[in-house]
Amino acid sequence: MIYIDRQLLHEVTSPQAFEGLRIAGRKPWRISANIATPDHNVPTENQSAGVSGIVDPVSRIQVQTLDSNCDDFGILEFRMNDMRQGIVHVIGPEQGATLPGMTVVCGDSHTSTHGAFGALAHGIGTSEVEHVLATQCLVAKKMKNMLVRVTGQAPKGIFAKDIVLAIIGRIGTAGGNGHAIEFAGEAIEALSMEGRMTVCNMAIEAGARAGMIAVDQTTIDYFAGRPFSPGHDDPEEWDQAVNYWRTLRSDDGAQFDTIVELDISDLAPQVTWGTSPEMVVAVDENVPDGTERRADRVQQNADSRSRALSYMGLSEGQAITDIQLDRVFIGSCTNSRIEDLREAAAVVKGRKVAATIKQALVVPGSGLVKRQAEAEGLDVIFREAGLDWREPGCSMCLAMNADKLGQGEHCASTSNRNFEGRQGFGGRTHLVSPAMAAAAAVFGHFVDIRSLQPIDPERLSSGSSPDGVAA
Ligand SMILES: CC(C)[C@H](C(=O)O)[C@@H](O)C(=O)O
Ligand code: SF4
Repeated sequence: MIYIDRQLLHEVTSPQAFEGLRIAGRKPWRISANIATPDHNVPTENQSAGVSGIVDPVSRIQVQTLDSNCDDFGILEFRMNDMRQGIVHVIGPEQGATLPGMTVVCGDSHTSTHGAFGALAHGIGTSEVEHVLATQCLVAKKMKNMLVRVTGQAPKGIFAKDIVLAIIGRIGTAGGNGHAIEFAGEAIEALSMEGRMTVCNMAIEAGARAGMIAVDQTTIDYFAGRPFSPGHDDPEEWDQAVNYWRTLRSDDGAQFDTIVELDISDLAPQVTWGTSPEMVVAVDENVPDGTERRADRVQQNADSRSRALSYMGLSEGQAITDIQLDRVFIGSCTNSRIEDLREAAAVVKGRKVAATIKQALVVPGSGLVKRQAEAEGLDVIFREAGLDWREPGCSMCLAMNADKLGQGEHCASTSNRNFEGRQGFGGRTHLVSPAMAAAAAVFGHFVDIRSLQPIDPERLSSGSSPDGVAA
């Protein structure tokens, strides 16, 4: 039985939990341990119109229900036109509401994101959401331990997203079953907190229940001065917290049930070609034909491979760079933080979205990320390049709001799932890093960002259209 320090709530998995409390005549056991925000059903345009401005009636009711439940039970909620609103896994850490050493739950599988801070964080079902509301406790089964040690220095054009996609490509979507994964090694230590969140976010796509990264100075620095961080009125409280946080590391010589090693020194940008995150190759490779056997890649059976190829409308041996794209989505709890937006903006700056791209969405993960991006002028860079700068939410990560793929459309997406229909009925998702998605928007197909040339301001002012790829 574990005590839960923090529960995050969103509109999709909480209504029946609140209803259960009501029916049983219960109150939340520790109201202040809960923080709520709507994210899945919010539109990414006209948010200032508030919940009554949501056009789709199902989405409107869903968000209204969260609002009224939070009112009724006294739970802090960041509502649609609150600057602090955003994707639940972006706002928790951003507010300092997720802290090292905490047990964190949410009725959402990507709660593993919060493990990046040395927290034990995992998704739960709606009946467990109710249980945590009522008792603040949860029955937990001991997980197996997996160590994923990532060594080497990230080469140019390689980001946290490529690292985690490569890990999943190697161990498969069942590779982490029953485990909590600790990501460690010099390449993980070199990541910012944003990058570490991207990695832990996708631990669940490797089958693991939780992902974790040990606390270090990067973790501690992240929390200085955040609204829910300790020590606002008492510097001693901060010091005490930091002293405790520093203990949150695996013991030297700790035993793991499973150990995986990955050297990223030669890693190339990753792109998924199929309907599972493990169906991934490097951008300079081809759609696999099923004959190759590689130690660094899990093998799919012939049936799932051919089903995936037919759904994706791709053929064996086709070059990844030949895949023509219809839409681009930069956002989701995997890649919608400020660093992700900076990486995408750096690629599109001074370039234009290809005429064949119907839509290129950039959706910040929270109102505060949006404000920061605008303060840095990133919104202007995106708009000038022809991308669509939106308001925070899950957006096109999953088709629960107005942002969707059309049937048969290919999308370069920075999200975490490429399942059939995930981004809209018949939609075809390719998971990539923000920089790869941004480059795909400019060229209309995947390109190897390692060969992108910096934009030359001289060429821009002479009016020529910059392509930026080395011959
Ligand atoms: C809607 C929610 C329950 C779901 C999840 O648990 O992950 C969603 O966030 C997703 O990414 O598929
Ligand atoms: S952004 Fe996508 S993965 Fe993350 S919580 Fe929303 S729907 Fe789930």
